[in-house]
Amino acid sequence: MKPFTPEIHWDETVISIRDLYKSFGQNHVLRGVNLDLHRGENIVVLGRSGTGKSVLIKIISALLYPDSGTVNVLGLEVETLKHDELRDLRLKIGFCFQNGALYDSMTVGENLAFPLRRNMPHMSKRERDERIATVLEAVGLSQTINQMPAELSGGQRKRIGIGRTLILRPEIMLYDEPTAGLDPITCTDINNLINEVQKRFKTSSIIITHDLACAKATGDKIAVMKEGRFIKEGSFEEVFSDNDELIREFYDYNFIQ
Ligand SMILES: Nc1ncnc2c1ncn2[C@@H]1O[C@H](COP(=O)(O)OP(=O)(O)OP(=O)(O)O)[C@@H](O)[C@H]1O
Repeated sequence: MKPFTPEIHWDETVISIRDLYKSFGQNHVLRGVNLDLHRGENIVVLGRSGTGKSVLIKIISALLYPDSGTVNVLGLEVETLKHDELRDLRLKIGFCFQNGALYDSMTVGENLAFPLRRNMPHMSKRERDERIATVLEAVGLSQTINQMPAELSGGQRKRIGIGRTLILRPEIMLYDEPTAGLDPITCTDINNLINEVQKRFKTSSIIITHDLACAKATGDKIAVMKEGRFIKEGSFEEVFSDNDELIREFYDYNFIQ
């Protein structure tokens, strides 16, 4: 259960998806997806491997285009945006990759400075250093600033990866399997961090996972994806309280208290 009640603005939608379809040849991946993410909300997209979760978040960030349907992000129809408009929108969307996507040849501090240098070239060194310090403190790893990624544990790399995404102060966070490959205690730390980020940076997030413990700890709403569409949505308790066989099957696939 989440340790705090987030401030969700139910009257404000930051992502709105309608009737989304996407196929690759004969592989019909998304088959009528509808979703609303409200400001301040964490939605967990839960589904087994290959159900189309990653394709969905790639479409949201315009890394892929849908065959039909609409995606509105922060009031903009993504498909209609010109190159510059898309670049500006992408700065407001933080994409947390599964592997943290750190540059191995740079220190932690340099990894965090990189997106600032590239996207905010006029920012002063002092301001950059302050941002890096704030983010490192937020992810609980201030002491690692001069370390190389190879010297960090898997959990620390995930934290720095989240920090690197946060450094541009995105309004929306997209987490792709944030707990994949971590032991249960480190998973709990990452879940807590996702909630901390939501609270402190007032982000709205989509968290894609097949980890039920992660879903339970971080999701204000859970949306279960199966065969390219959402088959069930609601709070964790609402989604998992009935005896729907598909859901039970999924529930039994994880171990959770
Ligand atoms: N660029 C692409 N070209 C062709 N097929 C693709 C492409 N991207 C994804 N797919 C296919 O779309 C389907 C869904 O993939 P996706 O990565 O979204 O699954 P997922 O639910 O995120 O799974 P996992 O939990 O394993 O990451 C798969 O069958 C995959 O092979």
